[in-house]
Amino acid sequence: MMYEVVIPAAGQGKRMKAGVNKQLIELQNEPLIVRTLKVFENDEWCRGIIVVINEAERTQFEQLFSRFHIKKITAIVSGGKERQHSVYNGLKAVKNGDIVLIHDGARPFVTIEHIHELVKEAKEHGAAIPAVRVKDTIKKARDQFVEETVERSSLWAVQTPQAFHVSLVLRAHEQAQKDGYIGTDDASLVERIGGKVKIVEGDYRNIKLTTPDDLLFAEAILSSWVIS
Ligand SMILES: Nc1ccn([C@@H]2O[C@H](COP(=O)(O)OP(=O)(O)OP(=O)(O)O)[C@@H](O)[C@H]2O)c(=O)n1
Ligand SMILES: C[C@](O)(CO)[C@H](O)COP(=O)(O)O
Repeated sequence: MMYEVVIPAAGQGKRMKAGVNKQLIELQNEPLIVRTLKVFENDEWCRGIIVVINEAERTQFEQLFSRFHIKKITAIVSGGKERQHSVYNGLKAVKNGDIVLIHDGARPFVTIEHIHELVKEAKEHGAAIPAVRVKDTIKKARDQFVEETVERSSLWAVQTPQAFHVSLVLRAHEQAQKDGYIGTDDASLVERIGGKVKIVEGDYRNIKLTTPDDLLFAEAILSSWVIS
């Protein structure tokens, strides 16, 4: 079951406060983006990788891809203002009209096992996303005073890769673009055009490196992988 993957890596990484694109930060001597790309490079189901970058960083990224022998890249396209715009630019470069995955450049710990489960579910249902059950008690608040404690049993924290039939996710992005709607993930765009989205139970270690604390978690995950 083959698929293509779009990897948005054109963000500013403001919350990471690293002074450089967070995807260039090294984790045990390997840049974050390289770790993410290698998962797909090593997956035999992946027929092509489309990377979305900031134009100003093109040379830097191209050098990394060649230094770390990433061979499955079929296109390197320019990002947009929001993640959603970057993903849309990437989707327009998809060549094969079956299944596409969309995966954050800043999530290096996804496993091939999870990817395959998502591809199978997307093939059957049109859209599939990985998510983990929310463990904390969630409160809705205004001006830092609690309004409501939200029922937790139906809450999931959503990750990537998100897997879709190409035509469905393209239609969802086109409609969002037309309506001026911005969502925080791609599945939400499919939901708003009436598409069904299947949840696949994910892994708490599939973190997105967002703030400096996440670098500590990333080092811990990497160390535990070496030991186990
Ligand atoms: N205009 C954008 C914004 C984000 N991304 C990418 O989307 C992924 C998830 O975004 P996030 O972690 O929120 O990254 P940033 O937007 O870079 O972070 P911040 O909001 O802290 O600036 C990242 O791999 C990021 O590079 C992108 O390609 N284009
Ligand atoms: C799709 C996503 O990974 C959902 O968790 C997304 O990248 C989230 O980005 P955010 O800017 O941290 O909401």
